[in-house]
Amino acid sequence: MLKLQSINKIFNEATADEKIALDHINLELKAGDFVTVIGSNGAGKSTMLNMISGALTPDSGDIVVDGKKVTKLPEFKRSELIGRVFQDPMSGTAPTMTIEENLALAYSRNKKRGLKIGVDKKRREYFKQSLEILHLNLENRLNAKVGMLSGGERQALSLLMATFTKPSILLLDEHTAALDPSRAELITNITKQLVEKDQLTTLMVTHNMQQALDLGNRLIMMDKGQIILEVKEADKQDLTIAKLMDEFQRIRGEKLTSDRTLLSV
Ligand SMILES: Nc1ncnc2c1ncn2[C@@H]1O[C@H](COP(=O)(O)OP(=O)(O)OP(=O)(O)O)[C@@H](O)[C@H]1O
Repeated sequence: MLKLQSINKIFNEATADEKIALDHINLELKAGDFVTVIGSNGAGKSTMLNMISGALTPDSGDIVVDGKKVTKLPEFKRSELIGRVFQDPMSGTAPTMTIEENLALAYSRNKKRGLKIGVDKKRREYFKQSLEILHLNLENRLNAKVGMLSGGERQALSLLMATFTKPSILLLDEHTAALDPSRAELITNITKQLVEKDQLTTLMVTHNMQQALDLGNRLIMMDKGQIILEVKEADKQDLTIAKLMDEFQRIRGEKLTSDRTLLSV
């Protein structure tokens, strides 16, 4: 479903600011895998997601989605295959458009050109049913401008829009980090539900270790551009935060120093 083959990325190569962001990253997700990604600040997590979405191109290595090499495919062409939700609840939706218009846009994302984007009765019913899953009463506010919604509501809508067309890969980039704890929990639950409903192949970056343990069937830990730990499905259930911290110390010979990671425990 997704393969990263020896992905390298160096920023500002051969300058004083040179930074190895990704150092020979290999990762494979099978259909339906939900992998949570943790790691200290600057470990390369966002860079890895940017490679998969096509926002960045690797210096070397290949990215394969559904058996197709997409390494050189521009971001807009990959959007048919990839859904993404960012940390900022304002970034996934268009504030001056209504809920229905936003959903119509998301719905038409992987449709061939020439098909009409307008909303007929059947499609409106589909939008309403999809919104009901969120339990936020948005199904009765189809004509509300998205700019009027709360951060949590907008993030729920972003999530729904990103999963609407059942993407081959769903990328979640700290998508609950900017929300207060109760809203973050709501979005976490909606994430679980939407991913399970369509068995979406998902990669989720989080600084919250508990969330990384609670969600998904596999976990990876990154540090300094490398994947330093991979926890398989069979071992994930027995994993604890203490074990993860010990593993980091064992592998790196030092304590995990990321304040944000520790604060999120
Ligand atoms: N466009 C860029 N130009 C130069 N350096 C960059 C750029 N993007 C990222 N980096 C550097 O690459 C490294 C990896 O960054 P990345 O954002 O992927 O880390 P991260 O694991 O997502 O960190 P965080 O958890 O703090 O968001 C960092 O040292 C960062 O400063």
